[in-house]
Amino acid sequence: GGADDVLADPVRAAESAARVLAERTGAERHDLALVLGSGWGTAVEAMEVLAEVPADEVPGFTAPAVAGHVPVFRSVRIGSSDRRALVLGSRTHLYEGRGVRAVAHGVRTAAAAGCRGVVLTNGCGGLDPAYSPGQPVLISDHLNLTGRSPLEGATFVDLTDLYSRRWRDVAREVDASLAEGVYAQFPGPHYETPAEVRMAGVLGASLVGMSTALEAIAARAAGLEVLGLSLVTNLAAGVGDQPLSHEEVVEAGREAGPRIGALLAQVVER
Ligand SMILES: Nc1nc2[nH]c(I)nc2c(=O)[nH]1
Repeated sequence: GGADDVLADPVRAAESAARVLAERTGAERHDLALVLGSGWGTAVEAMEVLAEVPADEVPGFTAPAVAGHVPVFRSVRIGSSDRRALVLGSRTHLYEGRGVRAVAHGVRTAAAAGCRGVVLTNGCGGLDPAYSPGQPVLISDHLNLTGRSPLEGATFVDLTDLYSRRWRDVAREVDASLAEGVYAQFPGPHYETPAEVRMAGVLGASLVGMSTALEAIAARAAGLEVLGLSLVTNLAAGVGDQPLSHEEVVEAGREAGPRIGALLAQVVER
C-alpha cells in the first residue's frame, strides 16, 4: 500500500519523484547521485547542503524513522562548482520484501532527475584477510547471487563495463592505494555461513554484501554511469579467527569516516 502502489509503474514513479525533488530543491536537474551505505554517512557532512527533502515526501520512498531520524534527500554542491549531487535519502534492500521495483526506484529517480552517473556505496564483509576493517575497496565487477533482476520484460542490457573503468581510473588518481574487488550480493538478511563465504571466494568474489548489484543493473539500464565503492567493515564469516561484534563493525565505519568522506568528495569533484 501507499508508496508501493506508486511503483506499479516504475517509470512514471521515477518521473514523479524527480519532479517533486526538482520543485523542493530548486534544481531542475542534478548531475550525479550518491547512495550512501553503512559507514558512508559522514561523507556528506563535508559537502555544502543546498536543500533537504524528507524521504517520505518523495513519491515511492518510505522512510521508516530510524531512532527518530527521518531520512532526507540532500541536494549538495559539488566542490565549489555549480554542479549538484543528489544524495539519496533512503535505500531499499531486497531483504525488506518490498520487491525489486522498490530496490531500483532510487537510481531510476536519479536518472529521471537528470543525473548522468551514480556512486553506489555500501558496507560489506571482506574475504581477503589482508583487508583491514574500515578499508574502502573499488568494486570492479559483481556476482549477483540474489537470483533476481531489477529489470522486467525483454529489457536486455549489456553489463560489460557496468562498473565504469573511466570512473575507477579517476578514483585511483585520487587514491592510488585503492584495492579493487568483485562484490557478491547475497539476498540476506542473514549473513553468510563460512561455507558460503568460501563459495563466494571460489567464484571470484572478495566482497560480500546485501545491496548494490541490483541497483547497479537498474542504473545501467537507465543509462547511468556507475561507480561502486565498498567499505569493508568486517572480515566475512570464517575469514580471520574471531567473529566480529556489531560494535566493532560500527566502530570501523566511524573511524573510516574522514578518509572515505574525503575520497568520495574528491572523486565526485573530478
Ligand atoms: N552479506 C553481508 N553483508 C554485510 N554487510 C556488512 I556492514 N557486513 C556484511 C557481511 O559480512 N556480509
